[in-house]
This record gives sequence, C-alpha cells and structure tokens, in this order.
Amino acid sequence: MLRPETIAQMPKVELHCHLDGSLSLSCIKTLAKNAKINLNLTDEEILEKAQAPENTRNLLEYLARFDFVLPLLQSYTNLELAAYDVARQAALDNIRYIEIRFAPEQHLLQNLTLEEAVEAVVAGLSRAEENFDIIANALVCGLRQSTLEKLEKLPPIFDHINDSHLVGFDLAGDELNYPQQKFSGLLAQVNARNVHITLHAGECPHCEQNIVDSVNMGATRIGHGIMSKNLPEYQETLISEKIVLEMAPSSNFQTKSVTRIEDYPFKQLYDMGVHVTLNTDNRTVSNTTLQKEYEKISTWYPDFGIEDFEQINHYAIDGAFIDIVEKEALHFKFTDEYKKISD
Ligand SMILES: O=c1[nH]cnc2c1ncn2[C@@H]1O[C@H](CO)[C@@H](O)[C@H]1O
Ligand SMILES: [Zn+2]
Repeated sequence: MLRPETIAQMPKVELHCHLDGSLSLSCIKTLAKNAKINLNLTDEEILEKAQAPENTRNLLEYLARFDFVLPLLQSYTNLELAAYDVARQAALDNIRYIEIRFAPEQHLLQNLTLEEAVEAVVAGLSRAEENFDIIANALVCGLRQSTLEKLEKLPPIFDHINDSHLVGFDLAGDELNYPQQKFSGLLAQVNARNVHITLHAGECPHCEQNIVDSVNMGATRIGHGIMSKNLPEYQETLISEKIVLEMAPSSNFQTKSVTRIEDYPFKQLYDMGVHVTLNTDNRTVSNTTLQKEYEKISTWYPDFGIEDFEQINHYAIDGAFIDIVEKEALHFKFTDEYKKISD
C-alpha cells in the first residue's frame, strides 16, 4: 500500500469530473451571494444538502443531489467562477490535465443561451490555466431524460463555438430508464462534426448493453462502464479498440453500481489490459478528491504500485480529447515525474 504522501506527489489526469457536482463550499457560498439567494444554512447544512449520503439507494437518488446547486449556476459570472473553482481544486489535487463536463441546458433559467453557458465555463477554465499548472478542457453533456428536441440543439454548439477548450460530448443522467439506443440519431449528428464522444454507460445494474451500443455509436471512452464485468466476450473488444473506462470508485459505490469490493472490477479489468482510469465523478456530491480515490484503490489493492498508477495515467492521456502533440508532451512529462517518485 502506498503512503498518501507518495500518492500526493504523483501527477494525475482526470477525464471524468462534473462541474455542478464538484463545487467547493466557499464557491457555493459566493455563488449564492452573487445570485442573491439566501441559503440560510450553516456550512454543515450546505454540505449535507450537496453531498450524497452513503445510504443512497441508486443512481436516481444520487442525481437528486444536484437540485441544490443548479439554481446557483444560472449566470455567466457564476458559471465562470464555478469552472475556475473546479479547475483550481483539480490543480491542488496535482492534476495536470482535466476535462470538466456539464449540461448547458441546465443553466438557462435566467436567459443565458446554450452558447453563452459554454463560453462562461470555457472562460473560467482559461483563467484557471493562467493561474495554475493545469490544462483544463470542457465537455458538453446531454441529459438522457431530456427531450430529443432539446438534445438536438447541442451538436450545433460545436459549429458556433470556436474555442480549443471545448473538446467533446457526453450523455449523462438517467441510464436506468433511457437506454443508449434512443440516441443513435443524436450521436450521428455529433459524429458528423468529428466531435470526440464519451458516454456514461454500464453504470447501473443490467445496463451492460449500453456499453456495446456506445462504442458502436462512436464513443472512444465510457463513463464508468462497471457492468463490462458482465461482458466477458466483449472485454477483448474494449482492449483491442483501446476504449478508456472512466471509473470513479466512491461514486460507483454510492450509486450502487456495486456494493462489495470483491465485485468492483477495476483491478480485474486492469490486469486483463483494459484501459481503466480513475476519476472523482463529483468531488462534492461524492465528498472526494482524486487523491482520496487513489488512496482507496491503493488500500483495496495493496499490490497496485506506482508504476500501475503511472500506467493508468498514460491510458488517460491516450484517451484525452487533445491532439497527438499535446499527448506526447504529457506522456513525456508524466514518465519523467513518475521516474523521480520511484527513485
Ligand atoms: O454518475 C453520474 N451518472 C449519470 N449522470 C451524472 C452522474 N454524475 C452527474 N450526472 C449528471 O450530469 C449532469 C451534468 O453535469 C449533472 O447535473 C447530473 O445530473
Ligand atoms: Zn459522471
């Protein structure tokens, strides 16, 4: 088992982090003040509302926790501050490259347009890049429970926004009731624009088919993908196609993807050669940091060593939605820094 100080030294990549689920306490308070919303709550009460309890029963109960912060994220200023806040926390977590995702349609209650919501987030990420040693990009999420009419407004965002920080598309939300098949037309519109795709899939019990369908619809990464453990014949395809699984241990236990460590497939998939990665999913809702997720993995699998953590970061770099030159620079930097930690 690695010491927390060793884990803290490791540079990290995070591919799966939701903006709205990851706001710090101080940021939540600032956003409320700006929005002229009187929360009238102690710090403990704020966190209680923003975090999912351990006895959360399923994904839908987990997602209900987002209702608390969304009213605070309805202006350009607040979205910019929120994006800055999450990238700042990531830099403190020794993350050098992060992709932060959000669903623009949830931020339009005060007359922002979809494009303005994206511009605000991208502006906050750019400002964080100036102040911290981090590269921070944005992903646009569609919500599965949304109407197709609303969802079809998302692909054109990629025509209208010409900013290098906007790097990909995701589908999040209710996987229990909205399987992947429903979205083939939408994803064709995303593919037509050559936009990178990662999709939440295989997060819920009995949802494994969504993983196969997601890859067939153009996803090169899968959000969680826990149920791939039930697809022994398909694991070879995940390996040969170098599909990246964005796993998030704390979140996966809270949503009851799994309930026993023996059933968590991270190490088994890693040993087979599947490109697994570690992520927070939601720093606040899951009350975590990437440091804590690494510590958890190190405790569960004491043999998972520095070189294994380095390997999953190289997998994450390979799967990142950036160009080959940026990837090479990150690979080089990580190899160099991990070597120093091992020495
Ligand atoms: O683990 C997850 N699975 C599915 N959807 C999620 C998860 N975490 C967050 N969101 C959803 O994504 C939206 C945009 O960030 C959040 O508002 C939440 O509804
Ligand atoms: Zn997620």
